Amino acid sequence: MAQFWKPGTERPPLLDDEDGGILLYSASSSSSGYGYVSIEKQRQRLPVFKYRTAILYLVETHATTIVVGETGSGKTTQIPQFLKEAGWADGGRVIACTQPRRLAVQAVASRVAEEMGVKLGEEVGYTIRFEDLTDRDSTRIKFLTDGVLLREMMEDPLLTKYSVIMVDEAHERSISTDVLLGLLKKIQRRRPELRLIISSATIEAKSMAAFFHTSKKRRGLGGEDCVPKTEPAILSVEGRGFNVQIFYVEEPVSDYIQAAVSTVMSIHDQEPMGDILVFLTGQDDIDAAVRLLTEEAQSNRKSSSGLVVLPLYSGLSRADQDLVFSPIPRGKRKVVIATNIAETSLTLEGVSYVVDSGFSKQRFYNPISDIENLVVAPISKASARQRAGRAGRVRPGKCYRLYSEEYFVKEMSAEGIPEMQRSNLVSCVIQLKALGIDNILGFDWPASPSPEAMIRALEVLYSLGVLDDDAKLTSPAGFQVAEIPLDPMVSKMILASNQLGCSEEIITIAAILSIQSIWVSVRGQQKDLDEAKLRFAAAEGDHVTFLNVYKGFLQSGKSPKWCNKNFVNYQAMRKVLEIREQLKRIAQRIGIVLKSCESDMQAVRKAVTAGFFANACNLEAFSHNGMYKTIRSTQEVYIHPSSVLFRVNPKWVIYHSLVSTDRQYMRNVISIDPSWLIEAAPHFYQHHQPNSIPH
Ligand SMILES: Nc1ncnc2c1ncn2[C@@H]1O[C@H](COP(=O)(O)OP(=O)(O)OP(=O)(O)O)[C@@H](O)[C@H]1O
Repeated sequence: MAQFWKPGTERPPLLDDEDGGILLYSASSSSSGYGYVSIEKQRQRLPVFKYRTAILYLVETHATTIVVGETGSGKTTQIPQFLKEAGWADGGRVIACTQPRRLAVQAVASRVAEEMGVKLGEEVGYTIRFEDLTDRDSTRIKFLTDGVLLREMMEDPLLTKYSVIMVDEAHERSISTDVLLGLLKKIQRRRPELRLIISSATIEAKSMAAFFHTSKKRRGLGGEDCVPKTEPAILSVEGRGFNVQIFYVEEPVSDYIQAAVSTVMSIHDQEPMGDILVFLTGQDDIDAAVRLLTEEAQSNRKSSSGLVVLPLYSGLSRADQDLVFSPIPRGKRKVVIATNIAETSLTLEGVSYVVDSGFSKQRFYNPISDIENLVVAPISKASARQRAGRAGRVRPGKCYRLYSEEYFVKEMSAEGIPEMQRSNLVSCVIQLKALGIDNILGFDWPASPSPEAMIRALEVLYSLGVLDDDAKLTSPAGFQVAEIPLDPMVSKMILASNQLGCSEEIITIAAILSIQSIWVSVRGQQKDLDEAKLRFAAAEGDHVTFLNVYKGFLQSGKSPKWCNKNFVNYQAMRKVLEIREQLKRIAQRIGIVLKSCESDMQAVRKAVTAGFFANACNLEAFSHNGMYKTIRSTQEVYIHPSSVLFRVNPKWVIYHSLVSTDRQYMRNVISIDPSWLIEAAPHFYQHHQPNSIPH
């Protein structure tokens, strides 16, 4: 490893770790052999502790406080507790702290409950999509995703029960965070007593302060005495957790999965005990790395026998995700291979080493072609620092970056592009509409989306029958679609299944489509996987194939063995069952009758068309290489080799999503009859290509 790695000079240690890791930790019980002396002592040594009085003073006197601090300085876990201790949750009020990711919400809430010595779900609780662990009467500190807080606004537009709302990890600039910030700014004008804290490791504090600085007169609900200063305060928390030593590769690596696996093996061979967290991009990469490490373990028993390798991505069931927090046998080393869901706010106690591939999967949307791609793209410096920050949280750590220092310094961008500016805005627009924001184009955003993207979103929602001619939500369809916390195209498909009598099947399809893949991805075993897929393949396409897999899984008694034999990802299927149950409950709540169409797959295909007509494509006449053109923008697209329709090339298809590599590939494809398009969306198709679809 010594020749391969070059120590980096990104930053000197800020906080001395002379007593950390040695005095505080004794070799006793926890997952990696460290046990803590006292939680209270740990709290007091966090950098943010010294700023307690300053934070409380600023929150008292300013409507908005922006807290900037290094990762691990204690912002997320401590500030809500300071506020509670200072009385901000008295009189039945609640302190909210939002996170962009579900996993972080759960993890941070459990930690804070533990620190306060209370049962999770009582004084400290959390809410994420489909799961509410709070108590209406007793919860005083509530962690939730920013998306859930937006949904709460539908019932209580001024969020009256909250005294302070802390928007954490604002630097991530997820769409929901940006929408939330815009709406909170509006709410502040009506509720001067509401306090906001915007917290982040790397946020551009000044531009955020400028966004919240408003000279407009507030129309308060409370008395004049509670009017705080409108100019936001900025507080910089100096200091961070333990030192993290950074290493870079000397030469760029050509295969980051292989490089990550070799780095893990080298750490395991040469470094003292401590768990390893590896950042890759998605389920495929992660499954491949898990498999490679398992193979290594088999071929080289001595060096890798002490490894416990665990994947971590959003498509895993809750129980499988929880494994990364569970203790492992003494003397073993945990290796967690994760997407960027582990990038912020998460403390995996035993982790001392981070391996950063330098990539993540990101959405990119082109409003001109109206095409959104999920692509593997380089991360920003802000993300790289967050990743490194996952080591050094409870003891000093090391971070191995699979890119050169020169690349980090000279080429890596400082911050990522806000998701708002690189995404399809359909979900965001419907949410604003549901909140009664009529003038979407004039909405005050922290980072403005392109007007083209907005107009495209309005157009799609109009064609889905969700908005009327005045761009207001239609009744009941628009309100029902807004009620389902999924992409409006999926929600529309579910609504249509009610009339078509196939809601059971469509809910299964929606659950499967909401995870990345139900197949096990295997390097070098592609042929076996293809053969396994053929056992379930349906001539209609991937959606119907999914139904066959789901049926087989149920008939096997949900057997892991059956999954293994058929190259089906058992963990993914467990997640499908979980999501399916949740979707069933929501569907019933909005009046959908659960009904199976048995073998009538035409009903299923029509329901898919009702939601996804905008993704229809036509095979080019005389095309020898399977080239399709999208109807709405005549883009060249091809069926992805993973689809059961690859090389079958039906004349008309609808895809679920596009991936971009050397070409634009359609993933999850179903064949349709073009006349259904006109039935499903007459306005849309008349507008787009009046002559290309046979009537
Ligand atoms: N589950 C946990 N187990 C052990 N220690 C924890 C746990 N959660 C937090 N901590 C300790 O509290 C510290 C501060 O965590 P916190 O999440 O509040 O930091 P932060 O400033 O919000 O950083 P980030 O933005 O990186 O999450 C961690 O570095 C760690 O020392």
